[in-house]
Amino acid sequence: MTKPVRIGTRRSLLATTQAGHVAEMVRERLGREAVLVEVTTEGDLSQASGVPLAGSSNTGVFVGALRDALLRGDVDVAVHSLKDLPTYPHDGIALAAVPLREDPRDVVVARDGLTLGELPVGSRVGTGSPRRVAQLHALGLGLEIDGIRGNVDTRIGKVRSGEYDAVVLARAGLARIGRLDEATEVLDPLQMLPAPGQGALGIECRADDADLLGQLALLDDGPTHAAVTAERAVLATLEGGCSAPIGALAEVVEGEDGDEIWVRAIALSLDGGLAVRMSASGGPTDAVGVGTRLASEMLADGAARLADRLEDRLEDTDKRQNA
Ligand SMILES: NCc1[nH]cc(CCC(=O)O)c1CC(=O)O
Repeated sequence: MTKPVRIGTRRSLLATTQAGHVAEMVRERLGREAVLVEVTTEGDLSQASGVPLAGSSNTGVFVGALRDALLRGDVDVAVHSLKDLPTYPHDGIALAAVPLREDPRDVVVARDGLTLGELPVGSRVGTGSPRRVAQLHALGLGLEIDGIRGNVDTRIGKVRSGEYDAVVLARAGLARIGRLDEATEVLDPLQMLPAPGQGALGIECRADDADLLGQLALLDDGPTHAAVTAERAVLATLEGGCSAPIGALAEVVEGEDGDEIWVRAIALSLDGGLAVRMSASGGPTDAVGVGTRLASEMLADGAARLADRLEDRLEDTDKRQNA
């Protein structure tokens, strides 16, 4: 008998559900037993204490403790929401598989079944994500956007209690915990491009665990892996040249001469007043190249100056207000 695969996960309902899904795939496709091992992360502790966590989606606060457990040998596999994984590689750790992803779009959960467009001017919308804040402002609906903390359940509860008129969440998160019926609108990517990797899982193992690496490859979905690779290449390149909020979405589609990868991306000022939006396509085997070229073009076309230009605008506003 081989030993069960120990799958490391954060403790939240969403995380354990996602890890449970991976355990199921390990049993079915690898024919091996799997057990979940809960690991407390810095991000969870901070969330519980209510201390604000700046830039939590990109700095990997939810990721570190899981990777430490992996490197210590406490677990064999770590399951992450791919959008929470930093773009740079981690020594000794390999991204072994990216399974078929859920619908990557964002959803609105609003009071009284409302859509964003139906919310009255001045409605209070909760989101802590700069990407969502900026794109919500860019819609020009006069919504008041306020930071919000806590897990998916807590956020929905704040709409129920009337503290917020609406919140914006990843559709995938709601779907995974069986709460999709709470969504009152699915946002079109034309209005709200998701975070790079949104809706996908990243399955990591130790880079020197060759047997497991080979087995986990059975859980990989090629088109999803190519799409998130392109999205993360966009993010990695834009991060190098600007600190603006970023959205990106890629898809592998059947073209006339075989598969093609399509990528669209946006970088915007936090106030949503300025945006650089572009798309690119190419071969799915060149996902990194397509994403990198797209982001370089965006930087050359003004994404690199978004932060400066935002400061100029704020200065102009001050002058107007003082006049
Ligand atoms: N930011 C936290 C986070 N990380 C992954 C998900 C949901 C699942 C996913 O996007 O893959 C969420 C919640 C949300 O953004 O609503």
